Amino acid sequence: MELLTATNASRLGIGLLAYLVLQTLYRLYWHPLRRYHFQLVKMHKQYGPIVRVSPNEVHIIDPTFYEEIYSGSTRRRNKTPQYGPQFGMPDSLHFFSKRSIQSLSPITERCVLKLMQRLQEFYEADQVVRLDDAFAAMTSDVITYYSYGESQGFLEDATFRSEIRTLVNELAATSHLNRFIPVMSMLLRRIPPRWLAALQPSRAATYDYLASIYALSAQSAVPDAAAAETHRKHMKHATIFAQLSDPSIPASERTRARFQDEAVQFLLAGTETTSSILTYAAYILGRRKEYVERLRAELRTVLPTPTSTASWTELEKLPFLTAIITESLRLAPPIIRLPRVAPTETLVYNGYKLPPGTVLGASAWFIHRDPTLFPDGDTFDPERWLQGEKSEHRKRYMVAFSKGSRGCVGINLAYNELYLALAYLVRRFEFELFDTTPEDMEMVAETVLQVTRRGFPTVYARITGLVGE
Ligand code: HEM
Repeated sequence: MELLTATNASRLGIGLLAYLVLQTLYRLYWHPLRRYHFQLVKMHKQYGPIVRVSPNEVHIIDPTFYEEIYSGSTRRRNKTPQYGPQFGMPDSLHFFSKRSIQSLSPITERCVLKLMQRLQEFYEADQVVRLDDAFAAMTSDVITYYSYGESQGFLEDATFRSEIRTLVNELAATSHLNRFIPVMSMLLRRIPPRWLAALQPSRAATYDYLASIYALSAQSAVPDAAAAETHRKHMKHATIFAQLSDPSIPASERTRARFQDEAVQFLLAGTETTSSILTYAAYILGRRKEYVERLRAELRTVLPTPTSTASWTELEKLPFLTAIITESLRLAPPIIRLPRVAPTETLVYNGYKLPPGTVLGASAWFIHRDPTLFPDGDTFDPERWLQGEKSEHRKRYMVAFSKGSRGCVGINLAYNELYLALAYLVRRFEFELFDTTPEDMEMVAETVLQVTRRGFPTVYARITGLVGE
């Protein structure tokens, strides 16, 4: 047999390289799974509740199987490396318990009141406001306060400056790449932001912001127990990072890399999610004046004047407000794809054996539209949540925050923000949508988050009046 010559070997090498580049480009830009969600819709229509989306991944839309995939701490479930750090929150982190968030609620309320003041300024100046930017500024100020002990002034900015939104967008946009090249996610997390800024000067401001967040988080990553204790005592209040640097957490989990990952995770998970639900709810209320009237009448029972304040506990008891929030979470769950792996367990669905290590998924978008639970599932209908036992049964299948050991740690904070912001907005202001149509709100693609034709769900509005008593 003829030996491989040096020339042939280099041709082969070049050919192989070209093949890999072309394959990567194809997968990134033309492969049908780029619009993964829409492909899933088609596949489930054709093949039923379980479909195989890649050699090692299945997607199951049967609501009764959801808790098998996203199960609690006794049955171990891992995230896949493409979707963020592998470790969960330390058990000792009580920061996000309901009681803790209730006691810290004045921080959220301060940011919500600042938002109201800004909306009043838009009203007085007769200016159109981009509500999604305003809500994202609020959630950004809340999460930076909870993380580091001070808000970073996003709400103060004339146009609600948006380093976090841009960063979230950048990171979410790499999610597609990460699916095909899992190591990419880890590499991107380790590249110093100043290198990224040098590579992409037009995005320097975003990477500078990332560097500043890394620096803030690193201040908390003090592996020495005594130093960590001193540091913790000097934090202004029990911030997330002060708790993560608690000496009771093993030093191996208090590394700089861990803190950087958490910093990004909290910014990603804690801002665009809550603000997109507020944006969606405001969009619905902008179109349905009858809902606004009914909600305002209910709000008057705990907010007697437009500038009254109420506690989260009081607001949570209001059925119609709760119905509007729950229905928004049902129809517009912000996070689309959340695979899990059962590392040691074989799961069985409808006779199909799913061996340990299989990547399993069940997107909230499908569960929330299951026709047996939510008839006419594409329609916004708050009445679904006002039907006693029937509604209680449906609530068990609400999975916008996912479930199990790796479900949302920030669920209480999210509800705290949703209740306060929506209640104060509706009690104080009349508003109308501006240049925002149903087509603008439709999902056209997905990264990890929903993407519309205008990028993030975008809602413009005019504050047309202050509500009388
Ligand atoms: C309406 C608002 C929110 C929704 C719908 C939501 C939804 C979710 C979902 C579905 C997950 C699981 C992601 C996965 O499986 O990969 C998750 C995880 C997470 N969320 Fe939220 N979230 C919201 C608000 C927040 C807030 C305000 C915070 C702030 C602290 C937060 C912090 C987190 C964190 C840190 C994780 C990762 C947990 C882990 O990996 O163990 N989320 N969220």
